[in-house]
Amino acid sequence: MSTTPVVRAEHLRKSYGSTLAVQDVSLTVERGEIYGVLGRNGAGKTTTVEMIAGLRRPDGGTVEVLGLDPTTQAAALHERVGLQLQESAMPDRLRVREALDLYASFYPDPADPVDLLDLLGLTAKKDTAFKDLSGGQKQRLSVALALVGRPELAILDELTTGLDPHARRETWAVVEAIRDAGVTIILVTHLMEEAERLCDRIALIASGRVAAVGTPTEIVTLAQGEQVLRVRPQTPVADAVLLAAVAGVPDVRDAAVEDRALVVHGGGTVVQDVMVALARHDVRAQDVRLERASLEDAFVSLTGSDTAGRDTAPPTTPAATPTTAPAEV
Ligand SMILES: Nc1ncnc2c1ncn2[C@@H]1O[C@H](COP(=O)(O)OP(=O)(O)OP(=O)(O)O)[C@@H](O)[C@H]1O
Repeated sequence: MSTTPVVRAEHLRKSYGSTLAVQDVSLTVERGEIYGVLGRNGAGKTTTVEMIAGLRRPDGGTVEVLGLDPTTQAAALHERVGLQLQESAMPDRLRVREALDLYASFYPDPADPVDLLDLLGLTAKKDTAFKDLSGGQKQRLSVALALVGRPELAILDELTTGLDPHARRETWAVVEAIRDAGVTIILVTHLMEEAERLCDRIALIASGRVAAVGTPTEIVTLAQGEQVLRVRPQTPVADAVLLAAVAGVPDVRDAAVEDRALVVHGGGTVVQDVMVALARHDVRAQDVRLERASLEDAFVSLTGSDTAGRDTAPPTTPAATPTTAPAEV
Protein backbone atom coordinates (compact mmCIF):
# COMPACT_ATOMS: atom_id res chain seq x y z
CA MET A 1 0.00 0.00 0.00
CA SER A 2 1.37 3.37 -0.97
CA THR A 3 2.08 5.82 1.82
CA THR A 4 1.57 8.84 -0.42
CA PRO A 5 -1.45 10.74 0.91
CA VAL A 6 -4.55 10.83 -1.28
CA VAL A 7 -4.91 14.56 -0.62
CA ARG A 8 -2.28 17.00 0.48
CA ALA A 9 -3.55 20.57 0.76
CA GLU A 10 -1.38 23.35 2.09
CA HIS A 11 -2.45 26.84 3.07
CA LEU A 12 -5.44 26.98 0.74
CA ARG A 13 -7.09 30.34 0.41
CA LYS A 14 -10.17 31.43 -1.54
CA SER A 15 -12.28 34.60 -1.66
CA TYR A 16 -15.55 35.35 -3.38
CA GLY A 17 -15.36 39.11 -3.98
CA SER A 18 -14.93 40.56 -0.52
CA THR A 19 -15.90 37.31 1.29
CA LEU A 20 -12.84 35.41 2.46
CA ALA A 21 -14.38 31.93 2.40
CA VAL A 22 -11.19 29.96 3.07
CA GLN A 23 -8.34 31.73 4.82
CA ASP A 24 -5.79 29.04 5.52
CA VAL A 25 -6.61 25.36 5.24
CA SER A 26 -4.00 22.61 5.28
CA LEU A 27 -4.98 18.96 5.50
CA THR A 28 -3.73 15.52 4.57
CA VAL A 29 -6.03 12.61 3.76
CA GLU A 30 -4.54 9.12 3.89
CA ARG A 31 -5.58 6.24 1.67
CA GLY A 32 -8.53 4.21 2.97
CA GLU A 33 -9.74 6.61 5.64
CA ILE A 34 -13.01 8.43 6.12
CA TYR A 35 -11.84 11.98 6.66
CA GLY A 36 -14.37 14.37 8.12
CA VAL A 37 -14.45 18.06 7.27
CA LEU A 38 -16.57 19.43 10.07
CA GLY A 39 -17.74 22.95 10.77
CA ARG A 40 -20.78 25.15 11.04
CA ASN A 41 -22.63 26.59 8.04
CA GLY A 42 -20.46 28.97 6.09
CA ALA A 43 -17.19 27.85 7.70
CA GLY A 44 -15.64 27.20 4.30
CA LYS A 45 -16.05 23.42 4.05
CA THR A 46 -17.63 23.25 0.61
CA THR A 47 -15.19 25.75 -0.85
CA THR A 48 -12.32 23.68 0.54
CA VAL A 49 -13.52 20.43 -1.01
CA GLU A 50 -14.36 22.17 -4.27
CA MET A 51 -10.72 23.26 -4.47
CA ILE A 52 -9.62 19.71 -3.71
CA ALA A 53 -11.93 18.43 -6.44
CA GLY A 54 -10.64 20.90 -9.01
CA LEU A 55 -13.97 22.74 -9.23
CA ARG A 56 -12.50 25.97 -7.91
CA ARG A 57 -9.06 27.43 -8.33
CA PRO A 58 -7.44 28.48 -5.05
CA ASP A 59 -6.28 32.08 -4.71
CA GLY A 60 -3.34 30.79 -2.71
CA GLY A 61 -1.79 27.60 -1.41
CA THR A 62 -1.22 24.26 -3.06
CA VAL A 63 -3.21 21.07 -3.40
CA GLU A 64 -2.31 17.65 -4.71
CA VAL A 65 -4.87 14.88 -5.12
CA LEU A 66 -3.87 11.34 -6.11
CA GLY A 67 -0.58 12.80 -7.27
CA LEU A 68 -2.36 15.27 -9.59
CA ASP A 69 -2.69 19.04 -9.52
CA PRO A 70 -6.44 19.79 -9.58
CA THR A 71 -5.87 23.22 -11.12
CA THR A 72 -4.10 21.90 -14.22
CA GLN A 73 -5.11 18.23 -14.38
CA ALA A 74 -8.80 18.44 -13.56
CA ALA A 75 -9.92 16.13 -16.36
CA ALA A 76 -7.58 13.33 -15.24
CA LEU A 77 -8.67 13.92 -11.67
CA HIS A 78 -12.38 13.67 -12.44
CA GLU A 79 -11.84 10.15 -13.73
CA ARG A 80 -10.59 9.15 -10.27
CA VAL A 81 -12.63 11.30 -7.88
CA GLY A 82 -16.35 10.87 -7.25
CA LEU A 83 -18.28 13.92 -6.17
CA GLN A 84 -21.57 14.14 -4.38
CA LEU A 85 -22.20 17.79 -3.72
CA GLN A 86 -25.03 19.61 -2.01
CA GLU A 87 -28.25 20.24 -3.90
CA SER A 88 -28.34 17.14 -6.02
CA ALA A 89 -30.91 17.69 -8.71
CA MET A 90 -31.91 15.54 -11.67
CA PRO A 91 -34.59 15.85 -14.33
CA ASP A 92 -37.86 14.92 -12.61
CA ARG A 93 -38.77 12.09 -14.94
CA LEU A 94 -35.38 10.44 -15.11
CA ARG A 95 -35.58 6.98 -13.54
CA VAL A 96 -32.98 5.71 -11.13
CA ARG A 97 -31.58 3.09 -13.47
CA GLU A 98 -31.56 5.54 -16.40
CA ALA A 99 -29.59 8.05 -14.36
CA LEU A 100 -27.02 5.41 -13.47
CA ASP A 101 -26.74 4.23 -17.07
CA LEU A 102 -26.32 7.81 -18.24
CA TYR A 103 -23.54 8.51 -15.77
CA ALA A 104 -21.91 5.14 -16.48
CA SER A 105 -21.68 6.13 -20.15
CA PHE A 106 -19.25 8.92 -19.19
CA TYR A 107 -16.61 6.45 -18.02
CA PRO A 108 -14.52 3.87 -19.87
CA ASP A 109 -14.81 1.25 -17.13
CA PRO A 110 -17.83 2.09 -14.99
CA ALA A 111 -19.06 0.17 -11.98
CA ASP A 112 -21.89 -2.27 -12.60
CA PRO A 113 -25.16 -0.33 -12.03
CA VAL A 114 -26.76 -3.48 -10.60
CA ASP A 115 -24.05 -3.69 -7.93
CA LEU A 116 -24.39 -0.01 -7.14
CA LEU A 117 -28.17 -0.25 -6.79
CA ASP A 118 -27.62 -3.10 -4.39
CA LEU A 119 -24.91 -1.28 -2.39
CA LEU A 120 -27.07 1.81 -2.07
CA GLY A 121 -30.26 -0.07 -1.28
CA LEU A 122 -32.01 1.22 -4.42
CA THR A 123 -32.73 -2.01 -6.29
CA ALA A 124 -36.46 -1.83 -5.57
CA LYS A 125 -36.50 1.77 -6.83
CA LYS A 126 -34.65 1.28 -10.09
CA ASP A 127 -37.71 2.16 -12.21
CA THR A 128 -38.81 5.06 -10.02
CA ALA A 129 -38.62 8.60 -11.39
CA PHE A 130 -36.34 11.04 -9.55
CA LYS A 131 -39.29 13.20 -8.44
CA ASP A 132 -40.92 10.23 -6.72
CA LEU A 133 -37.91 9.33 -4.56
CA SER A 134 -37.77 10.23 -0.88
CA GLY A 135 -35.06 12.62 0.34
CA GLY A 136 -32.92 9.74 1.53
CA GLN A 137 -33.32 7.86 -1.73
CA LYS A 138 -32.33 10.97 -3.69
CA GLN A 139 -29.23 11.31 -1.55
CA ARG A 140 -28.36 7.66 -2.04
CA LEU A 141 -28.82 8.03 -5.79
CA SER A 142 -26.45 11.00 -5.78
CA VAL A 143 -23.90 8.83 -3.96
CA ALA A 144 -24.39 6.02 -6.48
CA LEU A 145 -23.74 8.51 -9.28
CA ALA A 146 -20.60 9.69 -7.51
CA LEU A 147 -19.38 6.09 -7.35
CA VAL A 148 -20.23 5.00 -10.87
CA GLY A 149 -16.77 5.87 -12.21
CA ARG A 150 -15.11 3.58 -9.62
CA PRO A 151 -13.39 6.50 -7.89
CA GLU A 152 -10.42 6.09 -5.59
CA LEU A 153 -11.61 9.13 -3.63
CA ALA A 154 -15.25 10.02 -2.97
CA ILE A 155 -16.20 13.47 -1.70
CA LEU A 156 -19.57 13.48 0.03
CA ASP A 157 -20.91 16.91 0.99
CA GLU A 158 -23.67 17.23 3.61
CA LEU A 159 -24.84 13.80 2.71
CA THR A 160 -27.48 13.43 5.37
CA THR A 161 -28.76 16.99 5.66
CA GLY A 162 -32.55 16.95 5.70
CA LEU A 163 -32.82 13.21 6.31
CA ASP A 164 -34.75 11.71 9.20
CA PRO A 165 -32.75 9.74 11.79
CA HIS A 166 -33.60 6.39 10.22
CA ALA A 167 -32.58 7.43 6.70
CA ARG A 168 -29.47 9.05 8.17
CA ARG A 169 -28.42 5.82 9.83
CA GLU A 170 -29.01 3.88 6.63
CA THR A 171 -26.87 6.35 4.75
CA TRP A 172 -24.09 6.03 7.33
CA ALA A 173 -24.06 2.27 6.77
CA VAL A 174 -23.67 2.94 3.05
CA VAL A 175 -20.69 5.22 3.66
CA GLU A 176 -19.03 2.49 5.71
CA ALA A 177 -19.70 -0.06 2.98
CA ILE A 178 -18.07 2.27 0.44
CA ARG A 179 -15.00 2.62 2.61
CA ASP A 180 -14.89 -1.15 3.10
CA ALA A 181 -14.88 -1.47 -0.69
CA GLY A 182 -11.56 0.41 -0.64
CA VAL A 183 -12.63 3.97 -1.47
CA THR A 184 -11.08 6.86 0.47
CA ILE A 185 -13.80 9.25 1.59
CA ILE A 186 -13.92 12.93 2.45
CA LEU A 187 -17.13 13.54 4.33
CA VAL A 188 -18.27 17.13 4.71
CA THR A 189 -20.67 17.61 7.55
CA HIS A 190 -21.83 19.98 10.24
CA LEU A 191 -23.14 17.10 12.37
CA MET A 192 -20.89 16.12 15.21
CA GLU A 193 -22.65 12.82 15.71
CA GLU A 194 -22.10 11.91 12.09
CA ALA A 195 -18.41 12.79 12.19
CA GLU A 196 -17.94 10.92 15.44
CA ARG A 197 -19.68 7.83 14.18
CA LEU A 198 -18.04 7.59 10.75
CA CYS A 199 -14.75 9.40 10.58
CA ASP A 200 -11.28 8.05 11.24
CA ARG A 201 -10.02 11.61 11.47
CA ILE A 202 -11.67 15.01 11.45
CA ALA A 203 -10.52 18.48 10.45
CA LEU A 204 -12.58 21.06 12.23
CA ILE A 205 -12.98 24.17 10.10
CA ALA A 206 -13.96 27.48 11.65
CA SER A 207 -13.97 30.81 9.84
CA GLY A 208 -12.04 29.41 6.92
CA ARG A 209 -9.24 27.91 9.00
CA VAL A 210 -8.44 24.47 10.41
CA ALA A 211 -9.06 24.72 14.12
CA ALA A 212 -7.92 21.19 14.90
CA VAL A 213 -7.28 17.81 13.34
CA GLY A 214 -7.52 14.48 15.11
CA THR A 215 -9.40 11.28 15.65
CA PRO A 216 -12.90 11.75 17.10
CA THR A 217 -11.58 10.60 20.47
CA GLU A 218 -8.76 13.11 20.43
CA ILE A 219 -11.13 15.88 19.49
CA VAL A 220 -13.74 14.99 22.09
CA THR A 221 -11.00 14.86 24.73
CA LEU A 222 -9.89 18.29 23.71
CA ALA A 223 -13.48 19.52 23.82
CA GLN A 224 -13.98 18.15 27.30
CA GLY A 225 -11.21 20.38 28.60
CA GLU A 226 -13.33 23.29 27.51
CA GLN A 227 -16.03 24.80 29.70
CA VAL A 228 -18.73 27.30 28.99
CA LEU A 229 -19.84 29.52 31.84
CA ARG A 230 -22.99 31.59 31.52
CA VAL A 231 -23.50 34.32 34.13
CA ARG A 232 -26.58 36.53 34.26
CA PRO A 233 -26.06 39.62 36.48
CA GLN A 234 -28.65 40.50 39.15
CA THR A 235 -28.97 44.02 37.78
CA PRO A 236 -28.33 45.20 34.22
CA VAL A 237 -24.63 45.75 33.54
CA ALA A 238 -23.25 47.33 30.37
CA ASP A 239 -21.79 44.76 27.96
CA ALA A 240 -18.46 46.59 27.94
CA VAL A 241 -18.23 46.39 31.73
CA LEU A 242 -18.86 42.64 31.73
CA LEU A 243 -16.30 42.03 29.02
CA ALA A 244 -13.71 44.30 30.66
CA ALA A 245 -14.14 42.44 33.96
CA VAL A 246 -12.97 39.17 32.45
CA ALA A 247 -10.60 40.55 29.84
CA GLY A 248 -7.44 39.79 31.82
CA VAL A 249 -8.44 36.38 33.20
CA PRO A 250 -5.76 33.98 31.90
CA ASP A 251 -7.88 30.91 31.12
CA VAL A 252 -10.63 32.81 29.27
CA ARG A 253 -10.45 31.93 25.58
CA ASP A 254 -13.55 33.73 24.44
CA ALA A 255 -16.09 36.04 26.07
CA ALA A 256 -19.31 37.49 24.72
CA VAL A 257 -22.57 38.93 25.98
CA GLU A 258 -25.69 37.11 24.83
CA ASP A 259 -29.13 38.19 25.92
CA ARG A 260 -27.66 40.19 28.86
CA ALA A 261 -25.68 37.18 30.10
CA LEU A 262 -21.90 36.93 30.03
CA VAL A 263 -20.84 33.77 28.19
CA VAL A 264 -17.26 32.71 28.76
CA HIS A 265 -15.38 29.83 27.11
CA GLY A 266 -12.22 28.63 28.77
CA GLY A 267 -10.32 25.87 30.49
CA GLY A 268 -8.38 25.35 33.70
CA THR A 269 -9.75 27.32 36.62
CA VAL A 270 -11.83 29.61 34.46
CA VAL A 271 -15.00 29.24 36.53
CA GLN A 272 -13.50 30.35 39.84
CA ASP A 273 -11.38 33.04 38.19
CA VAL A 274 -14.31 34.57 36.33
CA MET A 275 -16.49 34.64 39.43
CA VAL A 276 -13.69 36.37 41.38
CA ALA A 277 -13.12 38.85 38.56
CA LEU A 278 -16.83 39.70 38.41
CA ALA A 279 -16.99 40.15 42.19
CA ARG A 280 -14.07 42.58 41.98
CA HIS A 281 -16.11 44.62 39.53
CA ASP A 282 -19.14 44.47 41.84
CA VAL A 283 -21.09 42.29 39.43
CA ARG A 284 -23.35 39.94 41.36
CA ALA A 285 -24.74 36.92 39.62
CA GLN A 286 -28.42 36.09 39.58
CA ASP A 287 -27.93 32.90 37.66
CA VAL A 288 -24.77 30.91 36.92
CA ARG A 289 -24.71 27.98 34.54
CA LEU A 290 -21.83 25.75 33.68
CA GLU A 291 -22.05 23.81 30.46
CA ARG A 292 -19.67 21.35 28.95
CA ALA A 293 -18.73 22.73 25.57
CA SER A 294 -19.88 20.97 22.49
CA LEU A 295 -17.16 20.15 20.05
CA GLU A 296 -18.10 23.09 17.92
CA ASP A 297 -18.18 25.48 20.89
CA ALA A 298 -14.70 24.38 21.85
CA PHE A 299 -13.26 25.06 18.47
CA VAL A 300 -15.11 28.25 17.79
CA SER A 301 -13.66 29.56 21.03
CA LEU A 302 -10.19 28.30 20.12
CA THR A 303 -10.29 30.18 16.86
CA GLY A 304 -12.37 33.20 17.89
CA SER A 305 -15.99 33.84 17.00
CA ASP A 306 -17.21 33.17 13.53
CA THR A 307 -17.32 36.25 11.36
CA ALA A 308 -20.75 37.77 10.93
CA GLY A 309 -22.31 37.11 7.57
CA ARG A 310 -20.97 33.58 7.20
CA ASP A 311 -24.34 32.01 7.83
CA THR A 312 -25.79 32.86 4.49
CA ALA A 313 -27.29 30.18 2.33
CA PRO A 314 -24.75 27.97 0.63
CA PRO A 315 -24.25 28.35 -3.09
CA THR A 316 -25.98 26.02 -5.46
CA THR A 317 -23.52 23.45 -6.68
CA PRO A 318 -23.95 20.88 -9.37
CA ALA A 319 -24.97 17.35 -8.55
CA ALA A 320 -22.53 14.51 -8.89
CA THR A 321 -20.16 15.78 -11.52
CA PRO A 322 -18.66 13.41 -14.03
CA THR A 323 -16.42 14.58 -16.84
CA THR A 324 -17.75 18.08 -17.32
CA ALA A 325 -15.27 20.93 -17.25
CA PRO A 326 -14.74 22.40 -13.79
CA ALA A 327 -16.62 25.55 -12.91
CA GLU A 328 -13.93 28.14 -12.32
CA VAL A 329 -14.38 31.15 -10.14
N1 LIG B 1 -20.16 31.09 -5.07
C1 LIG B 1 -20.09 31.90 -4.02
N2 LIG B 1 -20.18 33.23 -4.17
C2 LIG B 1 -20.09 34.07 -3.12
N3 LIG B 1 -19.91 33.67 -1.82
C3 LIG B 1 -19.82 32.35 -1.62
C4 LIG B 1 -19.91 31.39 -2.68
N4 LIG B 1 -19.76 30.17 -2.15
C5 LIG B 1 -19.61 30.33 -0.83
N5 LIG B 1 -19.64 31.63 -0.50
C6 LIG B 1 -19.45 32.21 0.84
O1 LIG B 1 -18.21 31.71 1.34
C7 LIG B 1 -18.33 31.34 2.69
C8 LIG B 1 -17.98 29.87 2.85
O2 LIG B 1 -18.96 29.08 2.18
P1 LIG B 1 -18.88 27.51 2.06
O3 LIG B 1 -20.06 27.08 1.26
O4 LIG B 1 -17.53 27.12 1.60
O5 LIG B 1 -19.02 27.06 3.57
P2 LIG B 1 -19.58 25.71 4.18
O6 LIG B 1 -18.81 25.50 5.41
O7 LIG B 1 -19.55 24.64 3.17
O8 LIG B 1 -21.06 26.09 4.52
P3 LIG B 1 -22.41 25.26 4.31
O9 LIG B 1 -22.34 24.10 5.23
O10 LIG B 1 -23.46 26.26 4.67
O11 LIG B 1 -22.42 24.90 2.86
C9 LIG B 1 -19.75 31.70 3.10
O12 LIG B 1 -19.70 32.99 3.67
C10 LIG B 1 -20.50 31.70 1.80
O13 LIG B 1 -21.61 32.55 1.88
